[in-house]
Amino acid sequence: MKIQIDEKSFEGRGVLGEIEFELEKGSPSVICGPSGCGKSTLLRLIAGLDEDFKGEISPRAGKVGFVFQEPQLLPWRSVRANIELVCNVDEACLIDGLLVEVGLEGQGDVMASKLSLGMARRVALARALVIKPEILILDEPFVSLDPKRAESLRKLTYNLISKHQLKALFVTHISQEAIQMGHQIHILGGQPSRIDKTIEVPMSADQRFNSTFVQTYLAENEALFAFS
Ligand SMILES: Nc1ncnc2c1ncn2[C@@H]1O[C@H](COP(=O)(O)OP(=O)(O)OP(=O)(O)O)[C@@H](O)[C@H]1O
Repeated sequence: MKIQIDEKSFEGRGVLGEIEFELEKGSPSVICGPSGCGKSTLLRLIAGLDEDFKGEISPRAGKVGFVFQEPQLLPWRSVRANIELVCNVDEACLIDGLLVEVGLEGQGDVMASKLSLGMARRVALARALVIKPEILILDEPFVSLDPKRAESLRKLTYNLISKHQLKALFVTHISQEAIQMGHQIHILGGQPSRIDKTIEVPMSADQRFNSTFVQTYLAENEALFAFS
């Protein structure tokens, strides 16, 4: 998928300038940048939720799996019923297998109100995957989790993106998270925002989730990650 934004404005105020990059299967991209620089706006354009911009995104995203900052589950419904809300009968057959994949085997009948935040995030991930999305978009999906749970969910998500060869776009403002999740990291800056720089992260999956390796890489490349 080729993303080429020339301009996105709100009420005459330019939020995004020229932004160009490609999304490829199994090679997740990360968008980083300061608060208010237009990250969520960019995601909405790519997801096809906002078509009021100059530029071109091709091919347009068909099915989009979205994982938001909050899991956004209906507390009075079970895990399974929350996932069924977004899928058709054929896709519903995938739910049990997906629950296994996200580490919630046999938890389909648990009420969403009884889930820990970490479990709720896993359900949100399964809900995004059940439709077999052409693109998976994750907007700071692990905020407010403790470091251990966030790490475990990053690893799970990274492995699922690889396994299902998904096109994935991940937003974060945490440099360690960007390094772990992204094969390419696009750092936004300026007004209106443009891609200041793109960092390629040539690490294996094992290296990404080896904290010593990541900390050493971060220390050696501190200047590149000056956005955080
Ligand atoms: N619907 C809208 N109408 C007018 N202005 C908007 C609208 N949506 C976003 N903006 C403005 O566009 C700019 C970018 O917002 P956006 O939410 O995309 O930034 P962000 O980088 O995702 O921020 P954060 O990191 O804080 O979530 C902000 O100045 C915001 O006020």
